[in-house]
Amino acid sequence: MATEPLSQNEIEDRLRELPGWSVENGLLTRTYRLGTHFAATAMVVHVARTQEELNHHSALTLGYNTVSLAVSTHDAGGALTVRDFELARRVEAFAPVHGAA
Ligand SMILES: C[C@H](O)[C@H](O)[C@H]1CNC2=NC(N)=NC(=O)C2=N1
Repeated sequence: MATEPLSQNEIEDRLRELPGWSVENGLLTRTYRLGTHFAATAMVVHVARTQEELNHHSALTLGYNTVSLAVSTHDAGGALTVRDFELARRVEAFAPVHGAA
């Protein structure tokens, strides 16, 4: 998949489609809150499998009942690319299955 850096307008356009996601310190970021620690842990496994499928990996953090992702594209020097937003879209699509908000 392309690794050209997205422009600010392209980033803003894509963020509008991803409520809850934001750019923090240059990283596409989201924290999900789940009902239990175990539900959060199960979601981490699901995210990890998706990241392997996409060959695109976030900094993935498990809290007591939260799952946080922060991602940019290393191959683009840390810029945001379509690969980051594809990961976000995939996770956003299955997050409700885990009861994530
Ligand atoms: C060699 C391997 O395909 C690359 O390093 C992949 C792995 N996962 C990755 N993850 C992220 N976030 N950015 C990358 O550029 C990237 N590249």
